[in-house]
Amino acid sequence: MDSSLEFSSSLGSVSSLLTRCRTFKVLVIGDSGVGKTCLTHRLSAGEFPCRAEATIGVDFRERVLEIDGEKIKLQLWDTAGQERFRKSMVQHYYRNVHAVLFIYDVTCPASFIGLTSWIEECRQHCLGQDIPRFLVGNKSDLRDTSRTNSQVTQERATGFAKAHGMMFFETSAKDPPKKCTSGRRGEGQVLYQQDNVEDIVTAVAFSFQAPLLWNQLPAWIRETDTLSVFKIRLKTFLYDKAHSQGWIR
Ligand SMILES: Nc1nc2c(ncn2[C@@H]2O[C@H](COP(=O)(O)OP(=O)(O)OP(=O)(O)O)[C@@H](O)[C@H]2O)c(=O)[nH]1
Repeated sequence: MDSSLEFSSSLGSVSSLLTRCRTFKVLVIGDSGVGKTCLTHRLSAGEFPCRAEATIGVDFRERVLEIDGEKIKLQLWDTAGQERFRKSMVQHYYRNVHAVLFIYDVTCPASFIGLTSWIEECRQHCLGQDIPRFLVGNKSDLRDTSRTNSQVTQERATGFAKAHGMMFFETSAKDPPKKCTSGRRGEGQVLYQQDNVEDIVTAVAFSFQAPLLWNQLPAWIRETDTLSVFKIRLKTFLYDKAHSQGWIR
């Protein structure tokens, strides 16, 4: 009797371990109209909404995914970009945040310049580089390679991301992503990478797998431009570390 009780209670703890789901708050900020609502729809439901209205205060969307057998829930806080719709909520946005997505519109340089004030707002609420931060250039489906002056180039965004310790993605909440698109500029070819929206989800969830490690990672890993390179470098680093500690031979 006792042993069966013991057995069932240990089964219970095993099943609770199996169903354990950690929740992480992901703050999504950026100027009004850059596509935060559409992007969070794509990140959570996988679909681009047919209508998007200005967010008032905040909207919540969730995405549950499984990484290495563990369930992780991303709670996406789609915040209002317009000052008049944010005022009363700002304090709530910044409480217990696990990661921040800074969004700008690649066709709107003003929204890129505006990032500085979003970073400053984070700083004022004590959110620094110790929290995983991601820079996302949205609306890449509208990128016109013949009009680079009126758009935010990937080189510029990459430099900004590196300077602020962020991982950088360029994507489109609207179009099925194309991995690599080319356009002509003068004689040469300009290549730019368009990330998959799913890459962003994976990177955010991945950063929670080793929350302490994120800050301890050397710059050559954290400041990698693309997710695939980031993953390869991270694995190499972890393998070397485990090897040097004698955990693996
Ligand atoms: N072409 C294109 N349009 C987009 C994309 N993402 C959003 N939009 C459009 O941009 C407009 C603004 O999108 P929202 O998602 O409401 O922008 P927001 O940042 O949430 O705006 P606020 O709620 O005011 O802060 C809408 O008309 C969307 O349809 C995209 O990737 N490509």
